[in-house]
Amino acid sequence: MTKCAVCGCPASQRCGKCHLTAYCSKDHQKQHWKSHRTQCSPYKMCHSEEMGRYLEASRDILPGEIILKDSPLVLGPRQVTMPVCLSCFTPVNGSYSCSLCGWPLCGPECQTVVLHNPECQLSRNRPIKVQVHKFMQVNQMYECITPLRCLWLKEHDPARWSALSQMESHLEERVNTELHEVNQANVVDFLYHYLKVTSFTPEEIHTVCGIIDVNGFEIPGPNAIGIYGKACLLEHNCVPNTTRTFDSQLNIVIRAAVKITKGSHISTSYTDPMWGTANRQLHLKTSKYFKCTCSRCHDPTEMGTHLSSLRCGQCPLGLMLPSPSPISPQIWVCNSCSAKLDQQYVEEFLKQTGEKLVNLKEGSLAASEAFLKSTSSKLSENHYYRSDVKLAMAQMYGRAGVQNKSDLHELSKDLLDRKEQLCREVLALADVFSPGESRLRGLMKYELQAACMEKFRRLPKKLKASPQSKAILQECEEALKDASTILLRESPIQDEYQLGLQAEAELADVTALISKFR
Ligand SMILES: C[S@@+](CC[C@H](N)C(=O)[O-])C[C@H]1O[C@@H](n2cnc3c(N)ncnc32)[C@H](O)[C@@H]1O
Repeated sequence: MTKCAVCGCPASQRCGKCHLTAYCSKDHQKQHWKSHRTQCSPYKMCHSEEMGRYLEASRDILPGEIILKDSPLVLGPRQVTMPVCLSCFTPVNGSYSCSLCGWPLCGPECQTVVLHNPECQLSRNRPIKVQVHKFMQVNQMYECITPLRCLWLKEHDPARWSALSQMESHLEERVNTELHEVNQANVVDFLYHYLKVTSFTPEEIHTVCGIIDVNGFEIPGPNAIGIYGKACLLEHNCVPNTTRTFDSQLNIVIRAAVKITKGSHISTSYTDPMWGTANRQLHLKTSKYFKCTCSRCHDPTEMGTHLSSLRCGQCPLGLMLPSPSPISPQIWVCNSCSAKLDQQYVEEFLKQTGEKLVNLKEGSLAASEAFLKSTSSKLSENHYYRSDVKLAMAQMYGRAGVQNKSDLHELSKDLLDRKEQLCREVLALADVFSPGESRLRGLMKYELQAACMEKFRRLPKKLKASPQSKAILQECEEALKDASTILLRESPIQDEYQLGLQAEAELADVTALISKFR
């Protein structure tokens, strides 16, 4: 039971800033503010020449602690999307359209949602209503919606417009790029000529397009994009120290993934931490317009994991590493025999291997095992292509109800061992790149304990009471604690949340089994 920080009575309200300290009444919250304010917000905003604004811990922050919870300044469909309802973001087929503007929605109740107001009102300059024809494919008409919702704030919500206008757009770097041309055609020209919206200058429109790309967070589940006034201040790090989730109102929740000591920068990852250095650098350069110089990016071994290394073809144990630096490699050199490979050759080889990966039959464990076998003499054990496949396989082995896959109980001993090994390998990487209470670790912990629990069930009765059995159960209990804590932070509409509920239920069973040893 949550207790009031002042009187200890049951508390139903929390401080709106830190969302941690609870109160039984507004009066007690007010009374407590004087002492609470120094503890409340765990971060402060700072500024640097190189990065602009960023957040720094103003006190030590514990793993799992909420650093900030932020409601969206703007919510909209992703730039590249199939037609979706402009209120709830579910895919639409054209069976219902807004009676005022013509944009497809999923039903009359979505027509009354205020989120839809900006494009609804701004589309009414047209002599006829908006007509959408292509439904089962990406539709470029939707690229204008989120920019329109940003521009709408200029007249209708000056405070939000001001917050948005302070955000980084990198407009100068975007001019003369292909992206700028696409935005000119699909957003600027579309607004002017199709929607007849002429109240914003091309520069204003391009600026909000930049702001969306640089600051927007993709929200899984509803497939939307959100722009958040505080969360956008988080800097990038290739080993982030926070995790992010979205609640059912699509507020963003940023938590500490690990302990963050006072004075440390608070970071998130703008890329997938399981990508190799070249891919992370490319993404950051082309969509966020900066070169990451974190210690991981400078380390040719990627913190000892060799996530991007290739195997040397000239000697049995050597690994080829980028030189002179992973950020701008020119040549790859073996760390054992000094053999060399051209950067161009490496790029072409990785491109071809990447194509093989894309063409892997989705969900085919046999094809995935064959991919791992065929790349074992060319790529390092942990190479990001291989780790990507291992991650998928760790979740596929023993997943019931999916075509051609057996239930955990039906897996042979070898395949059960294989699942466990894959989970441990991926977890070891996640420990380095997504440390602490990250979603990836939560998912892998769940899969690992599932394999270990199945091994426990298969033990002969006489061994079930042995110290080894207890150790297996204790590892499963720890893994289920981690998995349920991490995954239950996801939004209830996410599959991860359902897995979290399952982990929580299974945790009770494992704890009961362990108690029999005492
Ligand atoms: C989402 S914004 C972060 C807030 C931004 N610094 C501001 O002042 O509004 C992303 C931009 O911040 C800068 N940035 C973020 N992380 C960085 C990093 N690790 N190194 C250099 N620049 C970074 C880049 O300019 C990037 O495009």
